[in-house]
Amino acid sequence: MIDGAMLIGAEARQADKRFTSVDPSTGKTLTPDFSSAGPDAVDAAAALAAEAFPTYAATDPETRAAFLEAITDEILALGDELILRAMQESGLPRARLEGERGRTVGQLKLFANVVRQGDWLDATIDPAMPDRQPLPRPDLRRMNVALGPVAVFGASNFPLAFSVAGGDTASALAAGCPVVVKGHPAHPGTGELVARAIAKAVEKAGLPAGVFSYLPGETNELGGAIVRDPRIKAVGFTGSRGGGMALMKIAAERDEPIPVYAEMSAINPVVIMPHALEARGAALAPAYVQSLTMGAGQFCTNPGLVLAIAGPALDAFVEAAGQALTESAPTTMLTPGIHASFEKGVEALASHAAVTTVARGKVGEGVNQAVGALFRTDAEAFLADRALGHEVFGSSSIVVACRDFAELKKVIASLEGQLTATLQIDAEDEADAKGLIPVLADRVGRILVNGWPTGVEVAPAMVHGGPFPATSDGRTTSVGTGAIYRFLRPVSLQNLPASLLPEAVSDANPWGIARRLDGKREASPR
Ligand SMILES: NC(=O)C1=CN([C@@H]2O[C@H](COP(=O)(O)OP(=O)(O)OC[C@H]3O[C@@H](n4cnc5c(N)ncnc54)[C@H](OP(=O)(O)O)[C@@H]3O)[C@@H](O)[C@H]2O)C=CC1
Ligand SMILES: O=C(O)CCC(=O)C(=O)O
Repeated sequence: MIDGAMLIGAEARQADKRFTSVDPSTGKTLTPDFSSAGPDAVDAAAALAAEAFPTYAATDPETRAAFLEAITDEILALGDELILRAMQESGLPRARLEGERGRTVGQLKLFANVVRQGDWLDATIDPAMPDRQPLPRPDLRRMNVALGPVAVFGASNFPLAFSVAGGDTASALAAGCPVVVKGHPAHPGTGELVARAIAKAVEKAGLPAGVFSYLPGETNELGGAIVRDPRIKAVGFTGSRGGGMALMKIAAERDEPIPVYAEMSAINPVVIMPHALEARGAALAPAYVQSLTMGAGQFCTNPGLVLAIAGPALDAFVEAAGQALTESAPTTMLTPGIHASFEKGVEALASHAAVTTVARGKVGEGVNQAVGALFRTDAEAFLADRALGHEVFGSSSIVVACRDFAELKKVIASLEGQLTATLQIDAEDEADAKGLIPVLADRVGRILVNGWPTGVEVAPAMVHGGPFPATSDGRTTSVGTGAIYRFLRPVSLQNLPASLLPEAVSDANPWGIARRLDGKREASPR
């Protein structure tokens, strides 16, 4: 049921102030209208989260894992109502949203297994050495503990997998942190359905209601108030650079500053190495255009920049890519605002004196349609104007022709931090590519070879992060099991008697987790 409520723990409340959502494919307002959460709601949700924190953080792995799995059951029980509402609110097609629901549920299940397995606790025991000379060593035991209530900002471009029950929520809950979600105003009905599913799972698991709250709204004030609240101890965010930076500033200016894990903008360079370009440049073009235009290009992993050495092979690639893009269909974008900023970004490139428009996609009839755009410039112009390297969120990409390999390296070194870098290589390119790996690793969170950057695998070895401004903190990831560490901190326990030791580091090891004993990894009891 969608009735426009916010959820303060288990309680569904209506706010007087309301907002509506729009079907981006028609521009028409959808029903019902939604609560726009105000300061009272923020206060109540944060108070409940703080109250729930000690109990929730102390849950044993099995209880917490079963809770994460219960959320998946409740999301799946929403059935087609969830998919239909998400289609209406986002303009995304059914297959994409069904896939996203699968990813959402898969992520929660993956974190349930992570919680059970226990490596995230990083339990480490350095037994006492009473006879050590010249000084005895104390008994030291270290483990990770949850940070406290976490604010999660749902992303517009993944209404399921990066939103109310998305990766940030799953990893924070797995870490033992209650979550207060700031719902994205682009998909409030979808958000409410998922929020109600999580609240049901909280109740069924017998957990304190404050483990999860959902605050929908369409004002910067709401997001700011959540981050300012002293009971919130960390923030997960996916969205614009402006939004992420604003929240980082608020978090840094609190009496108690807190970490903000913001995933913001990227243009994801693709380097086509000379032999690959020569041998199969034209053949690469359709796959590149597919990655560029998929989902109207509304991925932070979108390939927005192609680098290669100028010459006939690059010309052939650009021509083939232009041809493929010309045939690409217009696609509905997520919101009128995102569409407007896409058009503005494309217009700025199209009117730039040093940039050539190679091709545009097919023009559509409806509203908020993304028409793909492919541009070309040279390295000198790209290096001279940093604006050419700014993200245009949507299916827009620029090919930069470099004089030689040295200039190509210079362009890479000039780039801001990125989520990904892609290398297209043939065997003969490997020697040169090897020299590029450290240069790229300095700039990006993930390097991939002979693939395309869109489509992030949710796996233990995944890094969906990267140096600023790709993210606010390049030491971590927002996708994959590593995401849990954003919401943990280590605590060392010195000379505690057995009766005071938490299970994770007690001699009996009742949770059966793998630990490090006296500097050595213990065999996993599982
Ligand atoms: N890196 C990525 O993956 C993504 C990047 N984007 C980029 O963001 C642009 C806009 O998309 P959108 O999804 O609306 O992203 P925004 O960053 O504008 O908004 C995301 C969330 O952050 C909140 N927010 C934004 N600015 C502030 C602020 N100053 N203070 C407090 N809260 C804030 C919004 O709340 P409210 O609206 O209520 O103020 C919303 O809930 C796109 O055109 C694209 O450039 C978008 C999606 C993903
Ligand atoms: O490509 C993906 O699967 C994820 C991309 C992403 O994180 C984003 O667009 O926000």
